[in-house]
Amino acid sequence: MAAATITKPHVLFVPRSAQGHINPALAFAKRLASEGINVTFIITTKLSKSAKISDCSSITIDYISDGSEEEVKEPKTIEAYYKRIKAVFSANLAEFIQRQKSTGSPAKLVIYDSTMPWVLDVAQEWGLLGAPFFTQSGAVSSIFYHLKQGSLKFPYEDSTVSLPALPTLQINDLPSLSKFMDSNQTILKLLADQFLNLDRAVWVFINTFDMLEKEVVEWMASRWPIKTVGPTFLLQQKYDKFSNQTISLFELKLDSYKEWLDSKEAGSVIYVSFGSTASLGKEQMEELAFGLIKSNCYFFWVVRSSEMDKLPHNFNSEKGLIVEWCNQPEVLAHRALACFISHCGWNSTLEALSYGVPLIAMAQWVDQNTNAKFIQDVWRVGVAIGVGENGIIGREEIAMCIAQVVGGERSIELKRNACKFKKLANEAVEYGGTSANNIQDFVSKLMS
Ligand SMILES: O=c1ccn([C@@H]2O[C@H](COP(=O)(O)OP(=O)(O)O[C@H]3O[C@H](CO)[C@@H](O)[C@H](O)[C@H]3O)[C@@H](O)[C@H]2O)c(=O)[nH]1
Repeated sequence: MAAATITKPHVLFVPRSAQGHINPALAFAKRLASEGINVTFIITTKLSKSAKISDCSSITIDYISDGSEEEVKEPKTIEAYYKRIKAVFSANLAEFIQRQKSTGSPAKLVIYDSTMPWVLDVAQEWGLLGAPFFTQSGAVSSIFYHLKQGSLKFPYEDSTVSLPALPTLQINDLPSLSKFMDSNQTILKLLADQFLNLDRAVWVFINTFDMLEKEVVEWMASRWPIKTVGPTFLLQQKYDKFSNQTISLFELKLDSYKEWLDSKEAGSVIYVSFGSTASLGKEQMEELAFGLIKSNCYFFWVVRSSEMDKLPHNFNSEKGLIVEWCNQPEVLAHRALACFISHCGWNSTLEALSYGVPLIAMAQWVDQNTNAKFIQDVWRVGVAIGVGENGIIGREEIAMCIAQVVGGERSIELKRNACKFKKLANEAVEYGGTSANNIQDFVSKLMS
């Protein structure tokens, strides 16, 4: 008797075109591929022209246009811009799905970035299942739900806010949105609409782990088919050490930074990075530069090429190393690290926690304020030095915070807590851990 052919299920991944969204989605996609799932990872045609793609052999990368690569006149408003992207991408995705149906391996499920809920409509229209992937924390996700429901209003009205399964939050702890607000509140709608059609999603994936956000995850799980799968970058590392930047919008110049780090004593270097999009003002960059010098510590600072001209004129410090981009997980894992001055993007936050590195939070916008609140007051793994949208944080304050976190009175407690979360994050993705189990459960349902 001929052996039955087992058809591998096929999953399409549709991430948002930004480094902070691609990284966790790609790690998740590669993890599914390692379970025998056929994965196609879709990026936009525009992104495919600038991104450096490497080490993605376990999955298929494909391209769909969202119209942004064409030299057409840019839409006048931010609302018109998003509308155009949605219309062009939806039409092209529908075509892509149709084309795929005629192949021997049509997709069964689309996993899409939660900020693109219209992908679920396209998927369902063509008979596919859909599941959003949230790349922000559970706490932040739930805040956007309350904004969607109207149980929390923007502009925020009260000085403190009490929401289910969250600590009491001050206005400054809530996602900061005013910087982006147009008269139609486009960005607010985009973020709140993550909950637009969630009742039709077959699974809801979040890049977090249960022990980090237990209460809010339970609260969400009582409403939606939540599956925590994070930290996804750790999932990937179990298979693929430090190769998580395989679709990179930035050039990784290895320079001699590894050698530089290797030459430093354990726990002696401050790592500074503001992720892939945040941009400090010139004055703030200068204060940070002189704050670092004042701290008298070694520092390793990622300044993207677009930000370089904001450094003080002829800035040079024998204790500092400035690079344009690095392999951040690899740097955070280095024994030389003492702490991380971060904008608190969710990936950076998870990466720091997963390596037990205490944080100095300099949140810039949207979800970062809420992440900073949790870093300082809930997980107690760092100190927050500002959420201000306009205020400048001075060099004295920066140096003072560094002194507190590196060797100061609180440093032992912060390091102890950070190490606790390192253990919990790793346990979550190990065999039998909550994120690992959620993935196994999902994979076996998908295979059945
Ligand atoms: O030199 C560097 C600097 C950063 N990274 C990586 O780039 C990613 C940055 O992500 P994140 O820390 O989340 O920051 P953003 O790029 O700012 O991410 C956007 O997306 C996140 C997820 O939704 C949000 O939490 C942020 O607020 C939003 O700005 C991380 O994986 C880092 O490891 C590098 O590999 N090398």
